[in-house]
Amino acid sequence: MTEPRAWFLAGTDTEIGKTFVACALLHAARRDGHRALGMKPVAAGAEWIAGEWLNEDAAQLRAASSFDPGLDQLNPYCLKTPVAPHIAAAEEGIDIDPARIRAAFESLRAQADVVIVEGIGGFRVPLGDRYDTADMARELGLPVILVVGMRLGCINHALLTVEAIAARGLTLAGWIANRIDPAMLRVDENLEALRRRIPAPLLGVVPHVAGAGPAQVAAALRLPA
Ligand SMILES: Nc1ncnc2c1ncn2[C@@H]1O[C@H](COP(=O)(O)OP(=O)(O)OP(=O)(O)O)[C@@H](O)[C@H]1O
Ligand SMILES: C[C@H](N)[C@H](N)CCCCCC(=O)O
Ligand SMILES: [Mg+2]
Repeated sequence: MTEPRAWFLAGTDTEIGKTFVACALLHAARRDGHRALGMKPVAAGAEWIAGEWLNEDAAQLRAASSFDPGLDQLNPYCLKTPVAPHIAAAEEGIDIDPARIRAAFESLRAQADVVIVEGIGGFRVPLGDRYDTADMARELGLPVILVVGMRLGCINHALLTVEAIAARGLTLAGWIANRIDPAMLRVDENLEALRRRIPAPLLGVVPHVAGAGPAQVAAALRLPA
């Protein structure tokens, strides 16, 4: 088995398509013959379904993966309330432990050729008093793929995030433009503005596909070299 490859998927905000794009990347990796697993280390918002607390992102990542590694590894922290995770964790009396996330990630990496780790919200989300999602990417030692939700305002969010990724000493392996807003004006001009300013390859532009799933857009994407 070749050396497993893994990336941390960050986004310019919450609700901009990280899960959608993560699932499309998993389908693309499987298309290319790789055993691919998704991971959602920390999730906020869960429902009690068939005897387990299940977060929607974790469910989608599980469905897009080559096999089910078990939620304890795929989603070590499944917080119940759909709010900022440090608030949800405090309400549940939970301390999010980087070591537990690291152990779960290493277990997944040992079982797959490709692991896509989805953050939560944007790039810089607190997970406790002295630990945030950027720290999590560093602890896992992963290069970052940035998902840019293409809507008015995304240039600022994307360039600030690119700066923050560099400031944390992380490698930006590539970025993906996700057409979250089908009504966005001057999309090509916005893509060109980002392409000129983001020092990493554009790995694909994901169209807005009302009513279709991430598997249908896998062809638009490639994993970083
Ligand atoms: N390219 C697209 N075409 C159509 N629908 C999309 C696309 N990208 C995302 N969506 C939809 O937009 C919504 C938000 O996407 P998604 O859940 O992937 O965002 P997220 O960034 O992972 O959110 P969170 O921060 O809560 O994890 C979902 O309903 C998803 O199916
Ligand atoms: C609740 C939902 N699952 C979101 N992914 C959580 C987003 C947290 C954002 C925190 C913030 O930046 O204000
Ligand atoms: Mg998500």
